[in-house]
Amino acid sequence: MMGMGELGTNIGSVLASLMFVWAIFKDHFPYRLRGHIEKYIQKLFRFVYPYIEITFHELAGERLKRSEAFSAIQNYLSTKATSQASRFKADVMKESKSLVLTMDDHEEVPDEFNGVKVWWVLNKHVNKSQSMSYFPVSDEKRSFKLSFHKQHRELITGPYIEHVMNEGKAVVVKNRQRKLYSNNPSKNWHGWKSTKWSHVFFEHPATFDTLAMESKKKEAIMKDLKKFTQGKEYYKKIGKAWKRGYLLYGPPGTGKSTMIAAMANFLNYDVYDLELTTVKDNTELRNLLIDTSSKSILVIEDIDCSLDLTGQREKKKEKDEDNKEEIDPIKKKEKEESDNKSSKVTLSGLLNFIDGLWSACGGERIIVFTTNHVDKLDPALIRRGRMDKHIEMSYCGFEAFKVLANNYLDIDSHDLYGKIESMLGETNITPADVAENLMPKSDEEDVETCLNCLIEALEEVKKEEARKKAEEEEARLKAEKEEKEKAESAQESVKVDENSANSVVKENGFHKEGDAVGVDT
Ligand SMILES: Nc1ncnc2c1ncn2[C@@H]1O[C@H](COP(=O)(O)OP(=O)(O)OP(=O)(O)O)[C@@H](O)[C@H]1O
Ligand SMILES: [Mg+2]
Repeated sequence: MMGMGELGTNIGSVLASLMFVWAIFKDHFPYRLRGHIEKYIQKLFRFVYPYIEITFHELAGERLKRSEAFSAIQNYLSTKATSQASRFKADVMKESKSLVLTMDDHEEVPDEFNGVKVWWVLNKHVNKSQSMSYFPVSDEKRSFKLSFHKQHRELITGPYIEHVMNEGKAVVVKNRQRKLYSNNPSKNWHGWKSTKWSHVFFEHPATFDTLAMESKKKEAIMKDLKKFTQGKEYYKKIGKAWKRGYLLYGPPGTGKSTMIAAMANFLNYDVYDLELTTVKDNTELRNLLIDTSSKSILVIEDIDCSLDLTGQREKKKEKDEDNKEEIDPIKKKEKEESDNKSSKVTLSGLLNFIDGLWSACGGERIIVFTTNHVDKLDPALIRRGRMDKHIEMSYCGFEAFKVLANNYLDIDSHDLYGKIESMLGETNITPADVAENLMPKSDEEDVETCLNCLIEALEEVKKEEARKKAEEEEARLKAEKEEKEKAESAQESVKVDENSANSVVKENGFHKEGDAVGVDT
């Protein structure tokens, strides 16, 4: 089939000849007639060339910023160009992991939408003249030209362009290098090129496949996340902000941080790691949260250690101490200084932003809180709606062990599995400890050595647990004994008191009797 380029060339050469002839003879025509003739030439042009062309320039706006539409089209066409074009430009993305091919300059790429054919060409225009300008101006001006038959104007300018933009943006999300952001202290927020968040590329290798956890629980979490990402319309329908909160709780080393990395990799989201202790007040917190993008996970680790988040109880205790310190002026000053340095972020501030602010700035955000002590948190903070899903990260069970053994030793089964299973049932060992024992420490260590190493560690943990239990039992018995002794000695003293009281009564009685005797006598 004839390409748009060929067709254009043929029609173009006919029209060019026509224009050439007209340019030679136009001066011989009276001025009034010239206007009429030009109008008819235009009509003829439109008749002979029934195509519409739309140009999308790369640099647009007053400051010549790169146009979003241009980038979206470029990304959209990168998926088409691979199968349609014959000349490409190559670019390496994601640290040499994937090659992205884009169409070369002046290459034509056809596309089809609802059975309608369109053609894209990337044009490049080099500007010869140099100018001095405050804003950097590129000498090279690139633009995409979209051509299609005029009878499809509605379809192409409406749904097709929208489709190109959406697909283009999706390609960006897929190809982008994800980032791990951490908040900067606010004293660095001002000045040239300052940012509230600094980032590094997010390269954590954890995935749900490598996460040691019961498979049922793991699947439920993955389904939950998937449902969330597909829920744009649903959240709109029920009138809720498109966000979801997760609370991960469990002892240290049970994989809370690993789970967050697996979530980010699963969803292809950026991660914002919010260190609350460096946030001075609620205003700063709001500014930080506004500055996050959608398709991201906001992480607040160890929430129980993050200052005043647990609510009013801590404050009350502090106040009692304050009263004592007010008497000592040196202590008072020290306290004021440390108060200024420390964060004044409050529980209510955080909750307000999560509930309100994000509802306003729209979508697709996940917030994950982690804690080692779920019982320390204020129930208001972790109620459903704020922390929608509570996930307990527990000690290593046999199923979790099998995942780790597969990760670290590439095995599915072994003779020692039976023993390990029964030992795991009796002890509390974290996945982090299991992982450390399963990891070969030298080339000489084979599977059996590593499994035996784990068994030894389990025996050690078991002994330690037994020792602790015995200690606790001993302490309990001691406390009981002390309690009993106390009670006995209390009883004893009551008895002594009673006896001495009796003897006083007796003595008094005797005197009375004596008195009586005396009276009698
Ligand atoms: N469930 C798990 N699956 C796979 N690896 C795990 C798991 N739990 C722990 N690990 C391993 O142990 C290391 C420590 O785990 P991680 O940092 O995720 O624990 P954590 O629960 O966040 O601990 P903390 O409460 O101290 O922050 C990880 O680097 C990982 O290699
Ligand atoms: Mg952690």
